[in-house]
Amino acid sequence: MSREPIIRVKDLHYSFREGEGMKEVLHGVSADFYPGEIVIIMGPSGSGKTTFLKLLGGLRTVQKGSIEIDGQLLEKGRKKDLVSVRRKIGFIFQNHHLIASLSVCQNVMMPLSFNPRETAATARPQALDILKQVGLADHVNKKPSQLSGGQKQRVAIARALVHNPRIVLADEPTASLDGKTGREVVDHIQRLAKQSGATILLVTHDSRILDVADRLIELEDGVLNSDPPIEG
Ligand SMILES: Nc1ncnc2c1ncn2[C@@H]1O[C@H](COP(=O)(O)OP(=O)(O)OP(=O)(O)O)[C@@H](O)[C@H]1O
Repeated sequence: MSREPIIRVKDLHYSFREGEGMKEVLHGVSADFYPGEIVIIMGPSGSGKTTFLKLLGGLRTVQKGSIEIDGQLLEKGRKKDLVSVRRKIGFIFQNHHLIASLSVCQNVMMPLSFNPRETAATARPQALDILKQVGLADHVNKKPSQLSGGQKQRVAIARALVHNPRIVLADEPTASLDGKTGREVVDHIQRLAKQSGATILLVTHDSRILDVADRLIELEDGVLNSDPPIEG
């Protein structure tokens, strides 16, 4: 594993407006994440895990401290940089955000459509290939509403990984799934990410999937505690 971090976070603070004032939820988080590693971020509800992932993905603006992704600083007001950083990232969220009016295959083609070098003719075979890898070859023309929860989550994984992102940010990807389906979903994320060498940051409360992690970190009250021991 390369020792040059792909994500560097330094003294990151973040506050939400609350009534007349501000409530700080991240109190100076610093961490480095390396190419190819799977890191699980745990922590009590409300400790700031989702806020942290959204900041890393450029979905919230850095207020204080810094985030550097692949050598590029995420800064306020630099929209062009944000767009290029987001292209390096795949997002997997708990409620998958699939587009209901599009087919499974069209949903997975979406991230490729932002690349001017891709056309429908080049994107479709890539989408079909990754859908096959997550076991959905027979469902490519269906609408998301025709799929089970686990199948929808596998579509979300395929969509997050189809453009070979350097980084995958996954927020509770197994939360709405039963134990067996959750396990399968995580195994897919792990296998596809290891094939491509992507860095995975995965927020979860699900203790059954901790073994996929190369490293566990804990956010507690907006502060990061690194590397608690893996139990069991
Ligand atoms: N849009 C918002 N406006 C105001 N406060 C918010 C907003 N989003 C989150 N918060 C607050 O920030 C804190 C951190 O929230 P966050 O969702 O990051 O926590 P979390 O660790 O992901 O929680 P959970 O495990 O329950 O998903 C919480 O106190 C939450 O109420």
